[in-house]
Amino acid sequence: MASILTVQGVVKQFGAFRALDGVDVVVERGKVTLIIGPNGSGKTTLVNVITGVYKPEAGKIYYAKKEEKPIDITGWPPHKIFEAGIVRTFQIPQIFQKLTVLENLLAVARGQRGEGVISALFKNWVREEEQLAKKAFQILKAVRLVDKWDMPAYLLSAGEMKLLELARALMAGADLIILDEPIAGVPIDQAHEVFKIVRNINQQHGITFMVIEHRIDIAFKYVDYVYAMASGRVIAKGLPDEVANDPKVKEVYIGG
Ligand SMILES: Nc1ncnc2c1ncn2[C@@H]1O[C@H](COP(=O)(O)OP(=O)(O)OP(=O)(O)O)[C@@H](O)[C@H]1O
Repeated sequence: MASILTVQGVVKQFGAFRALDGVDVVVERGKVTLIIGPNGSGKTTLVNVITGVYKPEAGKIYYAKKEEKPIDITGWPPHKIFEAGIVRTFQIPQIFQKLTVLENLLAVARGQRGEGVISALFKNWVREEEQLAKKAFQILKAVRLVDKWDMPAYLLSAGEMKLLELARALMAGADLIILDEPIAGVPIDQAHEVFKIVRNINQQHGITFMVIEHRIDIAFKYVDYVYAMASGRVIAKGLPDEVANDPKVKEVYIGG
């Protein structure tokens, strides 16, 4: 199986403090890869380095779009990484609260095609708009939000807001979606629902996922591979069962 993302020896410092201290992670195409680790272990910093928010002091990041050869994206600016197909979601959903669910999706698509006053004058604008709406409805079906298409986003539940963020990533044409704590603050039933939807989208649409999550009791049931981090390093990797039983992982989670 080919990798879609390869993080090699990445170091990220904040002053003298090493938040990432030589991190190696491989995300396989078509899989769901989970990154776990206690607070402050460097998970979000890793996402920020991958998505271009921070430049690493050392190491490389390679990304292989679709079936293309891997390219070095180290230090690329965030918009270029987004355009290349790596799209992230946030711990606190970054959605437009006052817009409806559908408008939230259309806003992503419009932003992408660089709409301006001029483009609105073209004849094919209406047709294009219809196609975008069709695509948006298909995505809303996939994330099970289609019944709420005209609801303002602020009325959604915590789990639904996470799903709307996921829908926006799909609307943006993501190839690799990075979910930062997709079930933080989500009640248990909905949390399972979020992961089931992620799994469906992964299997039916071939989207690759890298997921950061603390609630490992739930997340482990739905992922293919796990990396465990502590103090800016990868301390274990493997299948969910292997990582769950790794003594180093037990040590950092429950003190042995
Ligand atoms: N911009 C920054 N400036 C200084 N230190 C930072 C910065 N961002 C993160 N850190 C530090 O780097 C370390 C790793 O933080 P990070 O947010 O990546 O951890 P995390 O594993 O995502 O934690 P959590 O699970 O709580 O989100 C922490 O000690 C944090 O305080």
